[in-house]
Order: sequence, then C-alpha cells, then structure tokens
Amino acid sequence: MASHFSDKQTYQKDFDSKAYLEMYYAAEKGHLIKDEYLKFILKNLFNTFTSGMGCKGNLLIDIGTGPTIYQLLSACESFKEIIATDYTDRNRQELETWLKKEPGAFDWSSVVKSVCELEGDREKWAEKEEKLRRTVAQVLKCDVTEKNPLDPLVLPQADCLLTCLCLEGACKDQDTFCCALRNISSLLKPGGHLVMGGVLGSDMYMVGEKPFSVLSIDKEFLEKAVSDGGYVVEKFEVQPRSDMTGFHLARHNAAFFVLARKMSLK
Ligand SMILES: Cc1nn(C[C@](C)(O)C(=O)N2CCN(c3cccc4cnccc34)CC2)cc1-c1ccccc1
Repeated sequence: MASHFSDKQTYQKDFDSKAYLEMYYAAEKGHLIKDEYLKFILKNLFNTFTSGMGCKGNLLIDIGTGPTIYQLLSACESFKEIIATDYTDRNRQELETWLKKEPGAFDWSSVVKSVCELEGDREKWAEKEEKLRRTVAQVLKCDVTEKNPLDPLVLPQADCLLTCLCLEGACKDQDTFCCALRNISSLLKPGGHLVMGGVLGSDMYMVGEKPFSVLSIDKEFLEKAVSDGGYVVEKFEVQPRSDMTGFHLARHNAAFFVLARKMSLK
C-alpha cells in the first residue's frame, strides 16, 4: 500500500518501465489488457479522433505518455505531428526504443491490431505502426508541476492536448491537480481540444513489488476542475469497473474519458 506520495524523484529512481509494460500491457496476460480500461479508452479515442468529431489538426501533444503508445494509435490519423512527453528518462527511452524499432522494444502489435479492428481492417496493423512512427516527431521531457511543463522549450500552442493516466499519478492532492491542469493548458490553443483518460477512486498501483500512489478523484471533482480550468466539457464518459480480479494490482473503481474544448479569450 503506498502510504505516502510517490514524488517525481521516486518515479525517476524506482519506476521500472519494462516491468510496468509486461505487467499491464503484455498480450493476453497484461492487467490492463484483461481489464475494461484499455477497451474503454481505445474505443473513446477511436470515436474522438476518427469519427468526425472535429478533433484534428497539425499538432497534438501527449502529456505524461509514460512508456506506452496505445493512446496515440487513433490520434496519428488526425494530426500531422505528435509530440510525446514524459517525466522519467526510462519512460522516454522506452518510447524511443519502440519508435526506432531497436532491439528490446515492447511488442504492441496485439493492441495495434485491436485499434485497426476498430478502424475497420485488423490486417493493416504494420502500416498503422509505421504511420505512428512517422507522426511522432519528438519525445520531450515534461513536468506537469512546472508552469511551463516543457521548460526550457517554448513550443507553438498545440491544436490538441492528450493525457491518459497522468495527472492522477503525478499530483499529490486536488490543488496540485488543478494547478497541473492549468499548467498543461498553457500548451493548448484557445478553441483546442483536451482529451483526457484515466481512473477514478484509485489510491495506488503496483509495478512489480513497488507501490505507487494515485490521487483518488471522483467525477464531480474532475468535472469542476476541467470547467474551472477554462474548458467547455463536450463529452464525459465513466465506466464503472466490474472485473475486480486484478483489484490488488491497480485499485480503481471506474475509468473516465473526457473531451473538452479550451474556451477562447474573447
Ligand atoms: C496502469 C497505470 N499506468 N499509469 C500511468 C503511469 C504508469 O503512472 C505513468 O506512466 N505516468 C503517471 C505519472 N507520471 C509522472 C510522475 C511524476 C511526475 C510527473 C510530472 N510530469 C508528468 C508526469 C509525471 C509519469 C507518467 C497509471 C496507472 C493506474 C491504473 C489504474 C489504477 C491506478 C493507476
């Protein structure tokens, strides 16, 4: 049980990206493969990015990408350029290894095939992987607790911000969460979309034998945080968790998906 907050130094030192990927995303046995979270998020990302909801443009920045690429598979059909970001060196290294098809890269093919099935042709999984590799232009360091999360870089504002399973893991309390949301919002154009997925009612998750803390949030808090953060909520889906088999590994009672539009200044 994570009895204390897992801060960024803890992530940098103790978060084992490879052990995490095997535990949560390995074909058939990965905990999130079996859990409803991944199916729920992939379906919502597919609907958002490839079914004419107007979520498309030049630049999408993914905040807190972790070592995973599942969240980018539909987005790469609707954005010319994707920038992936994360706090820890090992997460960014894991992403670079997959993007460059280097030895030891994690095998995402079963998840890629699932997204291709949603998009209508499961056999196009190899082309999909190459399209994603061509679309991810950079993998940058980010820290959502900084006013400019990409400091010292100053980028043009993005057309879309994507963030999955990040803020609830990175923030120690609700005030920090709201502040981090404002920080990342500075990276988004007015009128641009925020796409956020994650978990409600969690307090921790395990990576190997190590517990990592999670800020427990509920729908009401999240809805208020996004609205107070200067957004109009366009879609808010919650999927209560039914399968409690992996309860001890990554405790949460629901998955959420939010699509919101950043209000223009005028
Ligand atoms: C499964 C699963 N995966 N994940 C996401 C994960 C591994 O936590 C992650 O990669 N993250 C978040 C923390 N993050 C960060 C940590 C410190 C500081 C950061 C500063 N800026 C940006 C990011 C920072 C780095 C990216 C959460 C769960 C989960 C599922 C169900 C129940 C409970 C948890």
